[in-house]
Amino acid sequence: MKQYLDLLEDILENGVQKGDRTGTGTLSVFGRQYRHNLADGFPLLTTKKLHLKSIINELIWFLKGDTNTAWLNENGVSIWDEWATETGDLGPLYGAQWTAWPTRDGGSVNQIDYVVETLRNNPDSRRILFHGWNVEYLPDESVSPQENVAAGRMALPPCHLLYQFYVAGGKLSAQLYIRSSDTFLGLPYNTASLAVLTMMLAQQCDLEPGEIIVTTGDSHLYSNHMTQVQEQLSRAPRALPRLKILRKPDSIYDYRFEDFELEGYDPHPNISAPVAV
Ligand SMILES: Nc1nc(=O)c2c([nH]1)NC[C@@H]1CN(c3ccc(C(=O)N[C@@H](CCC(=O)O)C(=O)O)cc3)CN21
Ligand SMILES: O=c1ccn([C@H]2C[C@H](O)[C@@H](COP(=O)(O)O)O2)c(=O)[nH]1
Repeated sequence: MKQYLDLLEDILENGVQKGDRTGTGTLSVFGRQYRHNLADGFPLLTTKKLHLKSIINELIWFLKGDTNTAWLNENGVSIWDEWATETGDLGPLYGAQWTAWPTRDGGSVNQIDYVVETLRNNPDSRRILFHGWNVEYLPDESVSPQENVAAGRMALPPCHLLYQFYVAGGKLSAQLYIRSSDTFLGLPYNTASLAVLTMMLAQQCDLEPGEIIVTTGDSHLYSNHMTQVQEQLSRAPRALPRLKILRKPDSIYDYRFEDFELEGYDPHPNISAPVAV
């Protein structure tokens, strides 16, 4: 993932100091993009160890339409705990909008079903996308995530918000727009998650995985991640691992963490960093 290391360098070199909602302070650039061909391996960083279980289980949780941390916690994932209420609720974020976008008549639209059906029946369509930015449910920035949830709003507005798919020559490619990207902690997760989702959709729709393209808006490094970034840049990248899917589940909603096997992952050790809340 040289592209990722190049982005870290780019932010260090060209970033401007910006304040932010969390009060931490960032170095930030606007509008960046990198791409990765999935035939070249699974895009999991090798310059620090990543917890693939958190990444895959978070994706499965989104696809379940679940917005409570209980299932994540039962499955060893704690990355959403800081934003949840005492009962684990996060409000109608990602999973809710992906699978049950509310409609005027009190019903809902499953955007993931639409993507799967369109990939199968009309792969040339230029409308194969889903997104999470449902303005009616965005949080009020002047109150806490927990107060927003109590008011029926999302704890946090979506960061990875627009997923578009493209089929050519039997290959499925995907582009993700991330409006705000915590480049040290969040982006490695978002990149690997996009790759897993693309592989799952390709399998369900009898396509081969193609390229993933990640486009970031406010691309920032938090001021308390700088020594970690330097440590990461001092490390030599290693060969990318391969991710295998061991069976073909009945639908996009039936994947389990045990269905995936990561081969040849030999990363440098994890680098811990505080998450800005
Ligand atoms: N500031 C911030 N950055 C994010 O990336 C982020 C948010 N907030 N809020 C919502 C979600 C939660 N996400 C997170 C939260 C924590 C880690 C994190 O601390 N990762 C550690 C390992 C932690 C673990 O596996 O339990 C890492 O080293 O990658 C990653 C993504 C992504 N999102
Ligand atoms: O999937 C995710 C979720 C969140 N982030 C980061 C991006 C920002 O650092 C914060 C969100 O704060 P805002 O003030 O709402 O932009 O979380 C991410 O990188 N990836």
